[in-house]
Amino acid sequence: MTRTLDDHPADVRDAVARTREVVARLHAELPRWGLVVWTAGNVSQRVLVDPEAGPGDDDLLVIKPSGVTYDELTPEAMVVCDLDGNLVDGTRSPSSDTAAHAYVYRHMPEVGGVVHTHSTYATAWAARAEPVPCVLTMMADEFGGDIPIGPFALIGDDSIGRGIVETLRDSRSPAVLMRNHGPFTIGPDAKAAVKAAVMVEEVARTVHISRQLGEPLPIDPAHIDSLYARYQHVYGQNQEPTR
Ligand SMILES: O=C(CO)[C@@H](O)[C@@H](O)COP(=O)(O)O
Repeated sequence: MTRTLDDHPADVRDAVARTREVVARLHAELPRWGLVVWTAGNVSQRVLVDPEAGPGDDDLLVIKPSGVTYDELTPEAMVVCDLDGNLVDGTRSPSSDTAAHAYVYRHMPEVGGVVHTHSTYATAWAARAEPVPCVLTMMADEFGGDIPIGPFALIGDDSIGRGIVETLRDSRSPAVLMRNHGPFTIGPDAKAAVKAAVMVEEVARTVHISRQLGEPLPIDPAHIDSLYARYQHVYGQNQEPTR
């Protein structure tokens, strides 16, 4: 029996309201960074129903309604689903990729945000099913290596989600290029997944351009490890400012 939002306690309802604000605001980042045309992209975030227990199969997700243009995506327009993809709250049908997002949340508890786009350069690499080689320090920073290719999968059931999980479960990359389809990205929250979507498009474009000039040079795997460790743990505000 699918529960409605009213069946959840006030703290969960409050968390859903906050997540609706976050996910609505992050959808605006997709056209802002040139990652989508029309409605061809979506963002979701997990809502913990028992924060003390941590992520679980009873969690919820907030995602956009299917086929609605980004200028109409207000917090109230966001749709709430359980991790089986059942509608919990909302007036419109959830994104057509909801099953994929939900599968990732069920099988990767560390994931709090999922993004899907058809951004041009990343999708061009997906069409050729070639991993983007780690030839930029920016790739080592964000992806920890090559950006992997996931299997061809039709939309509408768990196939895409299964392909994402099988590809990313043992990878440092927060992005997978699903063959003939396009990028899916993950993160501890939706903002991190949106960042990965921005970065995967940027490096896919740069490596493509480099390839037009010649063969890009590889980076020593030990250097990739060192760059990844620094960026993930020191970069930005993770360090004491020197005085
Ligand atoms: O690729 C597809 C459809 O084939 C979807 O990812 C894309 O159109 C976005 O769909 P939604 O508007 O989120 O249902």
